[in-house]
Amino acid sequence: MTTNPQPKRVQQTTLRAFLKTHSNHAGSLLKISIALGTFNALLMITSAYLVASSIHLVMFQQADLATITPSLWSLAALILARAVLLGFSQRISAKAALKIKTAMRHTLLKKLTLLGPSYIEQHGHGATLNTLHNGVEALHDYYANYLPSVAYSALIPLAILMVIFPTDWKAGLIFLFTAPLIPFFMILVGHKAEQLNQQRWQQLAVLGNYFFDRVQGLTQLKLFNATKRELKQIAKISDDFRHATLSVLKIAFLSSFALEFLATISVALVAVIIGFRLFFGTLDFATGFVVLLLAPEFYLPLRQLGSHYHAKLEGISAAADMLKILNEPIAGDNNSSRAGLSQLSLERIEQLQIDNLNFYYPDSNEGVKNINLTFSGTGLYAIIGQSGAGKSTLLDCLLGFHPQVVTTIKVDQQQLSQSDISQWQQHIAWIPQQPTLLFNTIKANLVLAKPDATTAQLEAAAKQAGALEFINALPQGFDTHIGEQGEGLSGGQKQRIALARAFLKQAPILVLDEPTAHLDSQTEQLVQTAINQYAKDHLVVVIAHRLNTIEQAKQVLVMKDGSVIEQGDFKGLLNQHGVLFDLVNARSTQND
Ligand SMILES: Nc1ncnc2c1ncn2[C@@H]1O[C@H](COP(=O)(O)OP(=O)(O)OP(=O)(O)O)[C@@H](O)[C@H]1O
Repeated sequence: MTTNPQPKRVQQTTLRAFLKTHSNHAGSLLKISIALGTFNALLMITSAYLVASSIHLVMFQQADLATITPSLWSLAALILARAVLLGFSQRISAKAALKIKTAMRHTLLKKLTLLGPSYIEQHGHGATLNTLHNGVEALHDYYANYLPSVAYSALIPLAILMVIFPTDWKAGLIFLFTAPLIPFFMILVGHKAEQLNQQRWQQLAVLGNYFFDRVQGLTQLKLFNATKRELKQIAKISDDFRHATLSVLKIAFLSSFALEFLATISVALVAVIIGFRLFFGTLDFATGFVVLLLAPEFYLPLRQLGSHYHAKLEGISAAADMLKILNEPIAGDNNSSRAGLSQLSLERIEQLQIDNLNFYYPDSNEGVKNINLTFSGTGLYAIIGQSGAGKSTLLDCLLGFHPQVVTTIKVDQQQLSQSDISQWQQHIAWIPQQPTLLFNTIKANLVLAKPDATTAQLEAAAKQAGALEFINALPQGFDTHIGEQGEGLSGGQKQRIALARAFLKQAPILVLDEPTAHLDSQTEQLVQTAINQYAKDHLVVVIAHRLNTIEQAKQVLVMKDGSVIEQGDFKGLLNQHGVLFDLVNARSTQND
C-alpha cells in the first residue's frame, strides 16, 4: 500500500468544470434556491424604501400613526415573507447539495468497483475512505453556500445599483467603484490559499492511511509493545496536519479580516459622503437614508462570498482526489460494447477458461504468467503451491479484481469484458482467507448473498456449513448482533458463517481460500463434506493447504513463481514424483 501521492496539481479549470458538471445533478434545485434568495433581496430593497419613506413622513411631514400604518403593515409582511424565503432558499440549497453528494458517492463507488480492490490497496484504504467521506462532505458547503453566494454576489449588488442609480447616481458611483475591491482581494489571496489547502488535504490523506493501518493492527502493535512508538509517529503526522491546517486558517482569518475591513471602510465612506451631502442640503433625507440602509446590504453578498471562499478551496482540493479516481483508466477494456453476460445462467455454467493470463503488480515483476486453464462446470479444483507462488493473485484475476486482465476469461465460450465484471461477480461466491462480516445480525450478514432468502433456506445453508448448531445456541439465534469483523465469534464460527453465506448464494462457481483453517477436525469433516456435495453440481475452486482437500480434488493445479507448473488428478501427479510430491512430503513431515 502506498500513501496516496496526490496528482500533479490538477488544472484548476478542470476541477472547476468538474464541480460545475456535477452541480447538474441538482441544477434546478440550485436555480430555485438562488431565485428565492434573489427575490428575498428584492424584498429587502423594497423594505429599505418603505422604512426610509415612513421615517421621512414622520420626521419631516409630521405624519401621524394612521398615515403610516399601511406602510408598517406592509413592512411587517415583507419581514415575514423574507424570513420564509430565506428559510426555503437555505433548505433547498442544502437539499441540492445532498443530492449532488449522493450522486457523487454513487459515481465514485461505481468507479472504485470497476477499478477493483487492488486500486484501493495501492492508494490506501484510509485515503480512499477520506475521499469518499470527508471529500464528498467537503462539497456540501461548496454547493449549499459557495455556489449560491457567487450568484448573489453578482445579482444582489446589480439589483441595488439598478435602483440606486435613478435615486442617487453619485452614491451609485461610489458603490460601483468600491465593489470590485473585495473580489479583487479574494483573487489576490486565492492562489496561495488554494495551494495551502491542497497541501492540507494531502496531509489528511496521509493521516487517514496511517490511522486506518494502525487501528487495524492494534492487537499486533500491543503484542509487540509498539504502541508507544506508533503513538509518537501518529503525533508527528498529526502535527504536520495541524501545521497545514493552521497555515490555511491563518490565511483564511487574514483574508476574512481584510474583506470585512474593506467592506466596513466602503460603507463608512458612503455614510460620510451621505452625511456631508445631507449637512450641506444637497440631498433629501429619504434618499440619503435609503442609500445608508442599502449600503451594508450592497456589500453583504460580497462579504459572504469571501467567507464562503474557504468552502470553495476545500471543494476544489476534495475534487482533485475525486477526479483522480474518476480519471483512472481501466486498462485494456477494448471490448465494452459487447452484448454482456445476460444470457449466462446464474445457476450453472458448462465451462470456464483462462487464456494466456499474464498479470503483474504495478512497478513489480511479481504476479502470474502464462496461465492457460480450463475448468468444467462441476467438480473441485485445488490450487496448491508455496507461499508467494501466485495462488491468491490467480483467484483475484478470476474474480475480476484486476479488471485489465478480465478479457482473458471465457465463460461458456463468451469472453468477458470489463463492463461484465459486476455481472460476472454475481456468478461467483467467494470466501477469502479473512471473510468480511458486518456489524449487524447474523441473519443480515447471511442475506447479503440472497436478500429474498426464506428462513428455511437460511437454516439449510447454515446447516450445510456446520453453523446451524452454534447459531441456534446463541441467545437470539439468527438475530444475534455480531460486532465489526465478526467480533464476538471465534475464527471457525466466522468462517462457517461466511461459508453458509456462500452456500446461500447458490452461485455456479464457489471460490475459497483455505476454507477449513480454524476448524476443529469434526467441523472440518462436516464442511469438507458440504463442499464436496456442492462441487457435485457446481464448480468449486479452492486454495488448498490441507492434504484432505487436495486428495478429494478432481484436478490439482500446482503453482510456482506465478505459473501453473503441474496439473492433473492427485494420484497421477503424486506418481510423477514432481513438485506436488515434494509439497505433500514436506507437509507430511511437518505434521509428524
Ligand atoms: N499488492 C501487491 N503488490 C505487489 N506484489 C504483490 C502484491 N500482492 C502480492 N504480491 C506478490 O505477488 C506474488 C504472489 O502473491 P500471492 O499472494 O498471489 O501468493 P500466494 O501463493 O497466494 O501466497 P500465500 O499462500 O502466502 O497467500 C508474491 O511474490 C507477492 O509478494
